Amino acid sequence: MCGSSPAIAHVYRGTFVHSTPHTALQILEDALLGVDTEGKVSEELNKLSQSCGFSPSEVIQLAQHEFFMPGMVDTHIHAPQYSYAGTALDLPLLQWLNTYTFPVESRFKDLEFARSVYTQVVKRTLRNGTTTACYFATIHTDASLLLGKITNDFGQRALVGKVCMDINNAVKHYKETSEESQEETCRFIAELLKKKYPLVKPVVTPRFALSCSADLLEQLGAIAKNNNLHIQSHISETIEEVNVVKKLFPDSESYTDVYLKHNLLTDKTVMAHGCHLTDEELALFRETGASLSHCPNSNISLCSGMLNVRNVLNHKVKLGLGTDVAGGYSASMLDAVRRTLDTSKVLTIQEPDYCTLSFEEVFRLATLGGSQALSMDDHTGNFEVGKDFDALRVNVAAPEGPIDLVQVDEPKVCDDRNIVEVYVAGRKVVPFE
Ligand SMILES: O=c1[nH]c(=O)c2nc[nH]c2[nH]1
Ligand SMILES: [Zn+2]
Repeated sequence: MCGSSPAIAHVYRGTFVHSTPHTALQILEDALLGVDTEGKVSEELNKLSQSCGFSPSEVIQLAQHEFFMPGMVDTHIHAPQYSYAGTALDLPLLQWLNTYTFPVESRFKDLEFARSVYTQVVKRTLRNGTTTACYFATIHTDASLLLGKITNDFGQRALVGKVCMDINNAVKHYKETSEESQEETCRFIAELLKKKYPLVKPVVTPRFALSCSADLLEQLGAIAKNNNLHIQSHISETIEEVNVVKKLFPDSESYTDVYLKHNLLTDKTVMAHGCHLTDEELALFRETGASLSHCPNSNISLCSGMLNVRNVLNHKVKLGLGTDVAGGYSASMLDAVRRTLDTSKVLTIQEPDYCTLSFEEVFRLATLGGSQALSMDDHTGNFEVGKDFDALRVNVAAPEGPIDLVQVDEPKVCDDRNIVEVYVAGRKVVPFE
């Protein structure tokens, strides 16, 4: 022990890249970073080496082409849909749900099928550098609890949601009654919390306004409020969906107002997509502290729309990135980074005065932005002292990597193969033990 703070477990020396609220990309070269026995970023090592007498031999030195960056935060991913990721992208959202998604999700009643898919998706996302994931599961409580167990076992930080839906006119066996949905949500929350997994928490999950009766939405809003829980859902992904919501909820002023009226817009709410939100609706997000998950792969793959991220940021609405597997065909957050940049550039092609997002800004959205969107930025998102050490060790020259370094020190776009180690709360979770 050094003073009253926990003892240092590891010290790393090398390049650290992260974001702060004021600087989109900060590069710290030849820096020292300590991780304490509780997995948190410790005080600056300069001070520690003097007062605690660290010997250089205990320092883990990064190689020349390596750096650490914060773990990425996938703010929206459907774990069961990983089973068909990369297929079935030929229909618009509402038909896609009825034709592919609901029949597949209904199979997760089978716990062995669930175990196999959920193990794959957790391992794959961890390998891809997702240290925090906000998961939709299915309507099945026991399989959703199993997803919580698997994320805990592999050491991924996660919000896990048992999906709620009491309306499904296309696949009639894949829905609950309103009472079942409420009771099973309460059972899911109670049982998951009872496990006391340190990094895995429940999230109240109405699928979207078209799958839930007003009564169910209201009850879920109350459950989230009474238990101070996160909430996740979908909003304004396609124009067709927005129009159907308008018809079904004639008393609401907007799609956002539907959720607001049912107490589902809070500072612990994350809504996926939001491609067609109006400025008035964004103002409601800002007022309530609710956030958006930008899912560009899915938005393009299902031809849903293009979110104007610059406008969202100008409205000071919190925003993170999501893979939205399997509307999005890739479970990689680096893919979400690329698609975010691509979408921003398409908007620029359409409107040359558009203020294109920079790579640095998108890096921040994938890390700190995601933590902010999930209201976890008090303990994750960057390398500030006192935060949990959620980190990726990146080797730009990894032998199996997709690029060649022609010039030394040349900054290059990498991919998942360059992520050689992954840490969550100080624990090395990739490579797998
Ligand atoms: O991309 C999406 N994927 C889904 O599973 C879903 N459900 C409602 N709305 C949705 N959008
Ligand atoms: Zn989704």
